[in-house]
Amino acid sequence: MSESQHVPSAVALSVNAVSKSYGALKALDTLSLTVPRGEFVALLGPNGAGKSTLFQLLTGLFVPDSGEIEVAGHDMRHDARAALAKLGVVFQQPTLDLDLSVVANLRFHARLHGMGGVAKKRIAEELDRIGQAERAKDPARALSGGNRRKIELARALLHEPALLLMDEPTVGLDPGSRELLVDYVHQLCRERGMGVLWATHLVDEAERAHRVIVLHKGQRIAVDTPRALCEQTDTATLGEAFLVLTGETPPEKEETV
Ligand SMILES: Nc1ncnc2c1ncn2[C@@H]1O[C@H](COP(=O)(O)OP(=O)(O)OP(=O)(O)O)[C@@H](O)[C@H]1O
Repeated sequence: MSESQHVPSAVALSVNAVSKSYGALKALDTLSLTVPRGEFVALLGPNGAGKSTLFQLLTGLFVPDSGEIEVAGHDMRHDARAALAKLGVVFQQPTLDLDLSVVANLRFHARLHGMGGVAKKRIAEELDRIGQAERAKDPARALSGGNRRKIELARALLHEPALLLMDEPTVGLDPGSRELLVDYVHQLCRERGMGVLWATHLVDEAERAHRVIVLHKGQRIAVDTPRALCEQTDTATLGEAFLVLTGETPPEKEETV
């Protein structure tokens, strides 16, 4: 049985007043955010906003200087094993072993998660779902960039996480593959009731998010639906809203003042 004995939490991720500094630089400053199950939340921030730092804390690579992180109700500091078991991650940098076959990459992950006998079935299901079943025995190296990303996503989903973290996952993909990946993750979110936190600096990837969190210089400067962010900033597009919120007023607005 793969079901957890923990009572499922309706909140996939809770970040409460988390701070992290590198020397004098405060990369994250008392950041709080929530990702409910079934919601696609975009974490939108320019380079240097603190997205990667947050993901390092969420994946347990580092611990925050202060504040708490819970994944599906499990505290990352005191119950990291249970928290990490509920987490699926696709990193910005490719992490497949290119010399191994697709299925061997997935088996390795299944073993890390102690999946046992259910692994074979879950691997087959996820590969089938993304139309890559016939590529199972191919070396990962033989796949296109877009298909490698799909395999990384299938791998992240094997252990049926409550929270899916996507860290700038479209880096290096062509526009078509980018759009397909965003669509697929929206579909997963709906169908599996997973919470998704999608970090990006690309506004178009955040346009269909249930909520957008704007991160700037380590602080959450806005959180709302894309439409509400436009209303608040009196702008027509999320791109313009983002520029206004981060203090870079679009040229056409400046001219009309
Ligand atoms: N190991 C480190 N040592 C010192 N400063 C760091 C370190 N890692 C990140 N920083 C700084 O912390 C701030 C936040 O960086 P971070 O990489 O988290 O932002 P980001 O939003 O992910 O940006 P990018 O998309 O460029 O990676 C930046 O000013 C960065 O220079």
